[in-house]
Amino acid sequence: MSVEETLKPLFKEIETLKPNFIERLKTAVSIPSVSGDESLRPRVFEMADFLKRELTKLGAHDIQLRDLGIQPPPVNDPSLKLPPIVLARYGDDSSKKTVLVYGHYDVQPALKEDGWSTDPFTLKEIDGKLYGRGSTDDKGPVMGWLNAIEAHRQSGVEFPVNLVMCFEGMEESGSLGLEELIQKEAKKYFNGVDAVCISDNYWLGTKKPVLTYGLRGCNYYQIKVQGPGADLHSGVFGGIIHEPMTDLISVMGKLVDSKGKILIPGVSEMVAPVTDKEDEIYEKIEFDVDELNSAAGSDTAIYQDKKQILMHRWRFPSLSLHGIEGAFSGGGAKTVIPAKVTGKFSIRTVPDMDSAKLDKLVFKYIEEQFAKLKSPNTFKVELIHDGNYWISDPFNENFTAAKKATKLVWGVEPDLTREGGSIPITLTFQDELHTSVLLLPMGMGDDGAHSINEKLNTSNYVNGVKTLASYLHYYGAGEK
Ligand SMILES: C[C@H](N)C(=O)N[C@@H](Cc1c[nH]cn1)C(=O)O
Ligand SMILES: [Zn+2]
Ligand SMILES: [Zn+2]
Repeated sequence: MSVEETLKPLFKEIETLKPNFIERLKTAVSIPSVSGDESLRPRVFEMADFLKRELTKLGAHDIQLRDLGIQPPPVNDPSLKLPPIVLARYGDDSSKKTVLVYGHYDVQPALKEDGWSTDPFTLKEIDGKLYGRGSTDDKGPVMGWLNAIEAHRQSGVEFPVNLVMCFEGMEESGSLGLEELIQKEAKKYFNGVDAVCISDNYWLGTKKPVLTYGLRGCNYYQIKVQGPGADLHSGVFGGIIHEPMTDLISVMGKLVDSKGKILIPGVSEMVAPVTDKEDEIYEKIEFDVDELNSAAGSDTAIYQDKKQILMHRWRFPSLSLHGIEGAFSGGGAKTVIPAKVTGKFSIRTVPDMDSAKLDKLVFKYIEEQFAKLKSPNTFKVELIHDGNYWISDPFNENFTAAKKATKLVWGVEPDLTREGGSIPITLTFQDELHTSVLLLPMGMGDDGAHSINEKLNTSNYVNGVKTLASYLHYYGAGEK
């Protein structure tokens, strides 16, 4: 029987199971597994337990919650435990290929008062869109793999490969501990893996599905400035002491200009030169500035043409200022001088930037800028976490299977894209398991990952399950 014939009853079952799939995602979203908020760490553990329960019900075997010990500094609570890596298998047939799927069960922070229209941790379906933190990043896709298993069990369609699942709870916070686990398990739990598939990014726009063969890396830093022993009255102390916030803002203001140019000397010099051949890549892609503006919810793009936008998202670094811990940020007009402030920023890295060299350049530059202020306040700059960029060859069996799956479900050939975001562990899977890694996204470019009102279209969720399942069938049907 052809793969397409085999998939017919499976697709029918996926449609039937749609309410179950939404219910599964609803429960997942209801657990605020925010890895970056230390006070919510127990909820990240709760999410791992939920996955274990679901996997057990679905007949997965060798389910393990791997303890990663204590989170290394910088951290506020020195005894903070890292959430476990959830490992599981489905199927154990030596005549079949083995596919490892990776996803993350932690999410970005979300507060209703950030501007959400609905409660971020209550999945709400409105006009064919499933709103909730993690719906697209990355609980929807992680549930997608579980849903694919359920659909096979209910329809009686034979599962086409041995599935190895690896779900982590620290992706949004640098994937701490996962690299070591992969190195340790490459020849053990992950032995025999033929290909890796990650569903944790998004289509470029809203019309055309994509397969992704590159990611930027991310080095995340903090600058701490401390002065007075406590927050002070600005009427009593303003103008007569060195204010930590003034120092911090002065230094942060020298990192990047308003056109996105990184001002740290030596950074641009590490970037791989643009080649003539690259032009073809950008020309073929379907995307324009309107899609960028509508995804951003504003008309504030720096570049107006497709090539410049894509190059600056995919192959040039960027520096973003994220926030200041300890600063006054409420409503009203509090007249305070904050005593201790911590500025956060990150640099998205690209080929051929060297992460350790970048750290040195960043530290040196910031130290120089702070020294120029001649401030008696104490200051410290440190790396919170980093993750490598990744680029691969999209012309192999793994990508071919995903191309066929996408064509079958969506009726169109996917574009081949790179991603501006980061999935820190991707390169480690490729290098340690000596396999092809494929990024097969479920959500759209306007899903609002990391933003308010994050959503996943219901049709992307359901068709996403079909795409993931079809990919496994096409890949499994190839020669072993
Ligand atoms: C693309 C992926 N879904 C994602 O959102 N990754 C995060 C990873 C990260 C890196 N540092 C902090 N989080 C991202 O790109 O921001
Ligand atoms: Zn994310
Ligand atoms: Zn993600």
